[in-house]
Amino acid sequence: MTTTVPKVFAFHEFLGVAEAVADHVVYAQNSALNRGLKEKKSSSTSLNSTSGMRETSSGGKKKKEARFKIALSGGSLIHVLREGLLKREDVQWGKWDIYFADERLVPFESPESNYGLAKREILDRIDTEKYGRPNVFHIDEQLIGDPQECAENYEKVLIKGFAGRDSVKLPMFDLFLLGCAPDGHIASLFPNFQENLREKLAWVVPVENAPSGPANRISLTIPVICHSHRVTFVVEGATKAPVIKTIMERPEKGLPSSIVNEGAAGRVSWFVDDEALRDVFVTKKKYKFHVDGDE
Ligand SMILES: O=C(O)[C@H](O)[C@@H](O)[C@H](O)[C@H](O)COP(=O)(O)O
Repeated sequence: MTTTVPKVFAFHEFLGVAEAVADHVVYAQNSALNRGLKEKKSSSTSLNSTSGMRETSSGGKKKKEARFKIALSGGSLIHVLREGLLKREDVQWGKWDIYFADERLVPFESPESNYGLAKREILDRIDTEKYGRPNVFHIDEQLIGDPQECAENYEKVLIKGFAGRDSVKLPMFDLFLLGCAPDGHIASLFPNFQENLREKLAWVVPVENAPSGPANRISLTIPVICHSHRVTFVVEGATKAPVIKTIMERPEKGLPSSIVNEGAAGRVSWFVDDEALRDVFVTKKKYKFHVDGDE
């Protein structure tokens, strides 16, 4: 039996999953902003297109500003983030560029919309006077009737945000947050949707006939996810125990979550509660702020 144990299983004697995830996110935010500052010092002329830098102008001079680029999935993750992040004082919301790992092609006001959920649960509740307002990059709601066009359009949004595709093979998110469904799908990349799972060139793919939830979706692709500085899974509850066992013990089954767990090895963290880990034998480590070997 092969066992793939990721770098970190996050546990803490005192912190709940929401608090531990929030610590991790803030750690990722701070490292990204520090990295951005260092890059700013070392390169005053050329824009490093994969980094979290944005150009702003003041008094005719262009200034580069460090940004934290994060991708959010939908589902329970959003509630975990709401619980963990909104009460913190050290989230620099005004420096965040928020993208979506995937989107269900429904109106934003639908309870099924990932952006809609994030907006209602988190974005509308940020004290923007105090913390600033994040940049939020969602799909074009006008295009929900056409998955292909919607995917192409969202790819253009990413290209713009990551400073052009010519110079950048892949965007590099500072943090890519994923949930994992009982069937092993992540973002909107489903098991057996081989074409999407094998996609090498596109950053965003259309998804039609999804086996659960809204049928039409778009999703960022495996190469984009795996290129991120950090990839973090948040998985809770007994319904996830079988899939966690499969991911950890049967990577050869090739679930989308396993592909990412392997593909981003060394940069992957898992925040999993006891119920979801019920069937897996792991040496539980106490919660750490960052993956081993990280800065
Ligand atoms: O739009 C989606 O379907 C989500 O992005 C999806 O990938 C989600 O993360 C998982 O289905 C887990 O969802 P739960 O955490 O709610 O089980």
